[in-house]
Amino acid sequence: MAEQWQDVLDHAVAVAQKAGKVVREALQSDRKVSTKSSSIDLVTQTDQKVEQLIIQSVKETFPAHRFIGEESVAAGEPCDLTDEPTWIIDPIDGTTNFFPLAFLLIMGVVYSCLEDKMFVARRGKGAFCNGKQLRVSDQKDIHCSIVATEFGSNRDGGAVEKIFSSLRKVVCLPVHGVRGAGSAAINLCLVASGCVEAYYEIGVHVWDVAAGALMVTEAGGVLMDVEGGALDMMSRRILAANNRHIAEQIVGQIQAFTPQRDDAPPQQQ
Ligand SMILES: O=P(O)(O)O[C@H]1[C@H](O)[C@@H](O)[C@H](O)[C@@H](O)[C@@H]1O
Ligand SMILES: [Mg+2]
Ligand SMILES: [Mg+2]
Repeated sequence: MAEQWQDVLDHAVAVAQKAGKVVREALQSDRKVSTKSSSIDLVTQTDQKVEQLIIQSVKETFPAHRFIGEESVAAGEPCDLTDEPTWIIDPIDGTTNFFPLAFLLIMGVVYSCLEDKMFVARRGKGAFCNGKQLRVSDQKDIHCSIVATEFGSNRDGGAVEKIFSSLRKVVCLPVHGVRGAGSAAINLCLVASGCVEAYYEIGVHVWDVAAGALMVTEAGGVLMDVEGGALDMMSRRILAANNRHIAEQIVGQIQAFTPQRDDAPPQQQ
């Protein structure tokens, strides 16, 4: 008998490849950019087209499955994570070339379509890039560590102050360097691959991080809230690191704030 969920993972990888082709083609033509929550929260027709392509394809094969998709939520669909089999989809994450999918947080797929790198993780079975097993860095010294982060799309003055202040404190620990791939999913894959020791961000959404978070734990890393408690996928805050020691030193530098949760009820007009 085929292993449980293997058909779902195979489908996720196949649809990621199909979507990657659409994204690569669109890079030559699609320049129609619209805004969502703010002037720097952008969406293109390709984001919407790719999300629909994935949802249609999954529905045909697994009609009972549910979805949390970035563009569907932006269009008013609920962001409810229940015990039903649920696909969490970010059709394009970051600079128009990354593509994360998570299924009920037991498997994750991130396809970096320009590099043709397919990252796949399954709970309890490891994380892989193009078939090669991933392992986090074994660095234990924060001063020799590289930390990834992003500014995100929040331009509220108080939040920006805290983001800069946290970054200044992290830089001055000192750490060896700071990076940002422009994609939460890829930053998490960089932690899982051992290319950076840690990644933190406040303001991300569940679809930005669900797939990459599994990549990190399956590669031997840790996840927590930016204030050190347990990670809450809907809280829009994440810290991932190669080990707890590195994570806790970063926690000590972060000035946290609390964005509106992904699962908050819709705001009254
Ligand atoms: O909106 P996309 O490009 O799917 O996701 C990105 C967020 O918008 C941005 O705020 C965040 O910094 C980035 O990490 C994330 O991938
Ligand atoms: Mg995203
Ligand atoms: Mg996106």
